[in-house]
Amino acid sequence: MRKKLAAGNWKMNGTAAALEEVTALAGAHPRPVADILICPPATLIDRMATVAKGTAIALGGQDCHAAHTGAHTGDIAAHMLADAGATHVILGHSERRTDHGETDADVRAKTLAALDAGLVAVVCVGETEGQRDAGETLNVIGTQLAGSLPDEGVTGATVVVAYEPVWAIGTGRVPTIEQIAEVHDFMRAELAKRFGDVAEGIRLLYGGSVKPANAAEIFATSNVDGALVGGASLKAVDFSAIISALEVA
Ligand SMILES: O=C[C@H](O)COP(=O)(O)O
Repeated sequence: MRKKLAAGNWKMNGTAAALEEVTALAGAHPRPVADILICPPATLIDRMATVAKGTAIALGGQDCHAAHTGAHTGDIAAHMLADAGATHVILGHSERRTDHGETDADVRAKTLAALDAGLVAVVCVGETEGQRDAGETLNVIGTQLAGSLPDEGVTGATVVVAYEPVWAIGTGRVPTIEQIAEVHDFMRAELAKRFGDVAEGIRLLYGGSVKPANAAEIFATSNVDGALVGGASLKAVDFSAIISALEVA
């Protein structure tokens, strides 16, 4: 039985004042049934770790470099995220793939670095609107999955996969339940082909305009084990409602 996961990706939002949202969220979910993860900007991880200490909230980075150390100005190594208090890291988000030209090979190298540092890798895949319109969705997802995940070290405890259709991110547009189910069932089958029984333990998250109002329906969908939430994770009241929907799904 896979434990549900509500993951919040704060993206490039939040300064010290936002730490009060974590306090409020922890207060609302003292003994959550689902796992709760917040991935703030790197500048907040250390301070958020202090606030989240003793609560059920885990913390993650939003990216890491594939190397352990070196001349990589502006980058952060996976073990540095762990040192700051992170237990997870989001990798291959479409905003990284688009804004920074990250390839599947880059994501795979970063995933290996994350696993090496003891972090859970939340690996993102998703098609653009053009790719969906062209009927390429499953091909794109299959290629991204194959290229972004390493051969070694992938288990239900080390890797989470997030399906985020690019056209649904921050747009208020959400795929139909049938479309979400089709991709999640496909991902489960692809993972099973490659990793065998281990695939059954790998959590698959949906991401893209998840809100309190649509969360319950999405969480009732086949092979959806939780969500990667952007905008609606910034305010405790919204994220809390999504977590509650997940816990009754
Ligand atoms: O990582 C989160 C996703 O990009 C979803 O963002 P959103 O919930 O603001 O659409």
